Amino acid sequence: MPDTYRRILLKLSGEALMGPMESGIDPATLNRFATEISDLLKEGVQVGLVIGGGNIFRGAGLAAAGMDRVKGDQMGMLATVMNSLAMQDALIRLGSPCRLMTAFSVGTLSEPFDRDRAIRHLEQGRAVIFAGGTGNPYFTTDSAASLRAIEIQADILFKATQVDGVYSDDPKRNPDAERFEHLSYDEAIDRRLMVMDTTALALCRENRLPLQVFNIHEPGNLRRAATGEAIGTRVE
Ligand SMILES: Nc1ncnc2c1ncn2[C@@H]1O[C@H](COP(=O)(O)OP(=O)(O)OP(=O)(O)O)[C@@H](O)[C@H]1O
Ligand SMILES: O=c1ccn([C@@H]2O[C@H](COP(=O)(O)O)[C@@H](O)[C@H]2O)c(=O)[nH]1
Repeated sequence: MPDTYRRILLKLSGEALMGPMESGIDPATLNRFATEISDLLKEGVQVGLVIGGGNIFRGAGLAAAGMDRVKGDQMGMLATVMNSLAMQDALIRLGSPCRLMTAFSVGTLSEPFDRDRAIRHLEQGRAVIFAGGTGNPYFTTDSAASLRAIEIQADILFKATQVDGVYSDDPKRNPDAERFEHLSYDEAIDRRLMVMDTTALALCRENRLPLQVFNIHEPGNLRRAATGEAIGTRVE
């Protein structure tokens, strides 16, 4: 493996875990993603992970259906813990040590988030999954991913998503949308491209954290990105 990135933060879409299903976690899809992550770890790349919760609950969706927004967001944050437990299990079964750290206490299920301990785990070759988002409502796991990436001094934030990168419009709704190969943070924010929320992008911009957005459903893409291939869209 070329010595491109020493430490990465991978934000994995919760929805991507559904695979062909309507919701929840597809075991084959989970296992494929875990295998790609495990292969990177075995090659010496330090991997921090944040997993979304959109395959289970999103606070905004629950609020639209009449629920209190804060309670809905709390359910969303718990959904990220469930996805993270599934990924931790899949990684451990593949022989890759993995620690789960949460932004709030879930008793004996995880370690409380501690930046210094997280870095120590990464240096020992363990994957670290940062679950529970930021621990606060009205945020998303994109913001949590930017925040944790900055805290652990990751070289880059990878947003592994459902589409090939950042487009001029939502490619799932607009077939004429065009993909950008390169964008500045300002362009991504000003054009409201919706691939990451503004808070997350602003954090990346203020801390000069490069971001690469690519399709996780394409096998091998994680390794390609980790070896510096220009796949998807780079925002910096
Ligand atoms: N300009 C755009 N460029 C690319 N994708 C866009 C754009 N606008 C909207 N999208 C949509 O953003 C979605 C991002 O998906 P993803 O599942 O990664 O979202 P998420 O909210 O970060 O994760 P989760 O599924 O965990 O909630 C894509 O499915 C895509 O259809
Ligand atoms: O810091 C955070 C992170 C997440 N949430 C809630 O969880 C869901 C799932 O996260 P996604 O990023 O949408 O996958 C999110 O919709 C929020 O409801 C949160 O409140 N705070």
